[in-house]
Amino acid sequence: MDEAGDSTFPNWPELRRLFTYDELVGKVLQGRYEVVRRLGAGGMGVVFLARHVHLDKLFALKIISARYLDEPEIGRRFLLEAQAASKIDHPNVVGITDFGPPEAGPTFFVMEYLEGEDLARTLAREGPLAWPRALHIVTQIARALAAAHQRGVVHRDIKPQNCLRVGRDGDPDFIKVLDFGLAKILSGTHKSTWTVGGSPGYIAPEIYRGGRTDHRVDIFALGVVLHTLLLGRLPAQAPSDVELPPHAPVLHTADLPAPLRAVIDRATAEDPERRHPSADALLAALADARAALESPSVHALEDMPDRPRARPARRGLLLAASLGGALAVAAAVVSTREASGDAAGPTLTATAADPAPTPASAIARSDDPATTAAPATPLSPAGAVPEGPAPAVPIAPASAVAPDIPAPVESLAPGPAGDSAAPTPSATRAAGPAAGARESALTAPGAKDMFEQTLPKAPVASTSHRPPQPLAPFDPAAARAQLERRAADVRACKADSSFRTMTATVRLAGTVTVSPRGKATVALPPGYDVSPCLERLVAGTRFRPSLDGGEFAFTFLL
Ligand SMILES: Nc1ncnc2c1ncn2[C@@H]1O[C@H](COP(=O)(O)OP(=O)(O)OP(=O)(O)O)[C@@H](O)[C@H]1O
Repeated sequence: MDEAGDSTFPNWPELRRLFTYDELVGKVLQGRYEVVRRLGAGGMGVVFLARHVHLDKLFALKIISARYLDEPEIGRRFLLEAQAASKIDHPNVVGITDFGPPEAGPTFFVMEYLEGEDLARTLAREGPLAWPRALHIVTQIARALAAAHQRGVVHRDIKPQNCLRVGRDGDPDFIKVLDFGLAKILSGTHKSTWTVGGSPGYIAPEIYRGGRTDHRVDIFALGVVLHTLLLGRLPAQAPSDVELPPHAPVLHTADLPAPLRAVIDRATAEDPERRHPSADALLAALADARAALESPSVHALEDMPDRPRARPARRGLLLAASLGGALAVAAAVVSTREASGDAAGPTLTATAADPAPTPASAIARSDDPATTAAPATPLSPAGAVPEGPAPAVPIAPASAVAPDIPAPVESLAPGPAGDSAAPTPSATRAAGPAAGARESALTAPGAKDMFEQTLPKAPVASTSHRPPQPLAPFDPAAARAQLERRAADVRACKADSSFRTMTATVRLAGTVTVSPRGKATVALPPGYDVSPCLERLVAGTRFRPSLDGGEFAFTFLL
């Protein structure tokens, strides 16, 4: 049987009209690949799910885009792509198993079929990832690149869309790098002048300049991917430029721990000579960053040369969420202490923009001072806040503050932290119609001082017997105050989490739901290993029974 005959394949003129190749569904290509359905389309081709009729196994089949049918050179490159990728035998690289030569119809190649979600979709769904997860993912991509570069293959289009998360051996974040669509087999000189392709934001500057390029374009792109995974946006994008999921934290470059910033800054250096020289070197840097972040002596690394200096105030890692339309972001952050060493209380700092300078890099960072109109206005003396761990301020025992008794109605008066700060642009984005619903903040240092001013005065305990009180409606202010009193437990959760190495105050916003019987649960942004501890903390807090139960937004300050 002629595998390319009309019985199994539409004729060429017909194909030219079929830009999308939808007619292929149900057809059998080359006598063995039954096209099941279309999976999607990219710049170079259309991807179909196909069943190998002899093996009864599913594959992904990528057919060159119909717009290139008249361009044999592109077809040749397309095959080159398949051949190059098939040489990379690595668990983190999608396997290429077969291809269809152009003389037998439109060029296509066959890949292992992967069920999963690409990183762009994960980011759109979940928002920025916690650093252990981001490092785990980027490390796998770097391994894939190391294997490819060893075989002279440069990907040239590393971006979240080309990295698929597939579950493997219990790891939901096992990565397969797809689409070596712009890869080119390097010549013996390992230099290329092929300058087409790439995705905006991930393209190394030397590609734009049309100069010679090599494997370091992939190092650059992977540095951008790391930034994107950690902050939810490209380095050149401002927080307000991107639509993050409602619960997503809003972070700035300067919020990243120094070891991570160092990796990103080096990988994305404008001059390829200043980048990590190889994927293996990048892997080593990623391992070092992980070790530094996991080490209790991480703070010693804060003097690394590429750490921003001369910050007007220590910025907290701002993790915020908009939940149920309630105000999600209080733009105040708690500075750790003042230069004088006076650790008496927290300092509020307006955070309209990130004030921290970032080391020279190829990328104009949107939250850098160089590209940001107005620096933050410190409410504390500029430059007065040194870097360093937050001083421990003992929190008074609960009995010394207020017992777990619902507050009087007037305690709904605004609290000090959430209300005194000006919202950031991202806060404005995140704030919903119910923005007036107060988001409360649980401070670490100085929490007692801060909250005692507005905590409801507890009714004086009486030993005399009183008739049972009828159930009152749910009082969110009282419930919030109860959680605010558990600051020490919240800090203990931080100490057990990957946030323990961060000296900045981490704000994690969630929604607490309390049942009429006083049992509570909390919904937190996904992906943070501190969440189970906070969930236990909330579940273990006894709230006063009420008529109806209710919910309130709550920000844990870690
Ligand atoms: N091996 C595969 N298994 C399952 N789905 C795949 C596979 N390869 C590609 N896909 C899916 O097919 C769609 C098109 O992929 P393709 O790589 O052609 O496009 P792209 O990466 O979005 O764009 P471009 O090629 O322009 O970078 C995507 O949704 C992708 O996830």
